[in-house]
Amino acid sequence: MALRGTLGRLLRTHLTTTCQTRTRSVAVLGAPFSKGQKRRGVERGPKAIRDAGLIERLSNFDYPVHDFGDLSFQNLENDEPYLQVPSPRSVGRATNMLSEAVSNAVAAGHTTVMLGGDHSLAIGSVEGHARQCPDLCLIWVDAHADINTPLTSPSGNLHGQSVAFMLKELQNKMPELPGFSWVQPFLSAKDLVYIGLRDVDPGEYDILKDLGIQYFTMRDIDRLGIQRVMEVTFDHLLSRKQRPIHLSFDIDAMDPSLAPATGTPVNGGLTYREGIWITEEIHNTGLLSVMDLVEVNPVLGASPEAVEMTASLAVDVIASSLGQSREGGPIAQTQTLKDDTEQLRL
Ligand SMILES: NC(=[NH2+])NCCC[C@H](N)C(=O)O
Ligand SMILES: [Mn+2]
Ligand SMILES: [Mn+2]
Repeated sequence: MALRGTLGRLLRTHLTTTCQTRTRSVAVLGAPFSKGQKRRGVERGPKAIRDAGLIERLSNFDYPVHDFGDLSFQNLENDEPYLQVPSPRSVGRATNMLSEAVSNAVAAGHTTVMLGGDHSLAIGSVEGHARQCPDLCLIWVDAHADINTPLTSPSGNLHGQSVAFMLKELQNKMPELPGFSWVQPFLSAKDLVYIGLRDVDPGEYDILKDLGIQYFTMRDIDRLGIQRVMEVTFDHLLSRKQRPIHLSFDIDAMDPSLAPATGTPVNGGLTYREGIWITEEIHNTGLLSVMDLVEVNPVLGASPEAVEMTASLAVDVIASSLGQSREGGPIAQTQTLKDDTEQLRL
């Protein structure tokens, strides 16, 4: 039902102002956290991405960049596994903190960039975003679907389960995990699109099919081409109405030859140009509101060059999401030069 009266008007004004998505300023938020999986080192991702020149790169853009530094996550003693899931209380606490921080950054009007850390953090960043912008849609770029429940997960790792915490349709398949009482499912399966999948567990495959989730595997990208994949993605998510986009970008979506320093690499990933095409097209919608860049693990690079390559790819992906263009011209003005109809490119 349409909202009427003063409350409805107030709410609509609130949503269109805080969730207006054209970039006016950028907030960068580091989340040095690794307990959603078992390999240490991914908590150093934010530093590696900053060391690769993120803030300098963004300072070329013509809007202000606020670096809010890194959140600090305390160590929890006695965080026993629950249903084979390691560190549930630590992940629950960290994602809750991150949710607050992202929610505040979005409310302050910033286009927000979250630097991980492992992908369990997306539970917090997407939830915090959705608190301000309940009609957001989610584009998940990843080799993995991260939609296991604690009962289907082969590893127990929460970074492979993030999406299951978000989806309303999975509510009755989710056992109550210690540390997660703060989060209620908030996203519908139709508001999510995956790009880049190539390592999907059997239980995940069943969920994707049962819920009719729109997804593009690497095989689909080979068949359709990345340009068509993005057209169908926006058609699926935005054809009814314009709404804020949350981009959750796992660096392992990229081919391991380009992004070797990550915990769960899978061969046959996105090329550099496919990765950049995805982010340019998302920028061109004018609707990007929050993005995550996760799973850069500087400890896992075979050499300093491998780490540097992975981190500077992360910088390129972020810069391109925020308007860095291959076409020349003033950076970050592309979207103001386009009229609304052209922006959606449907
Ligand atoms: N965010 C990631 N890198 N996730 C990898 C998940 C791997 C596997 N599907 C699991 O559940 O454990
Ligand atoms: Mn992944
Ligand atoms: Mn992931």
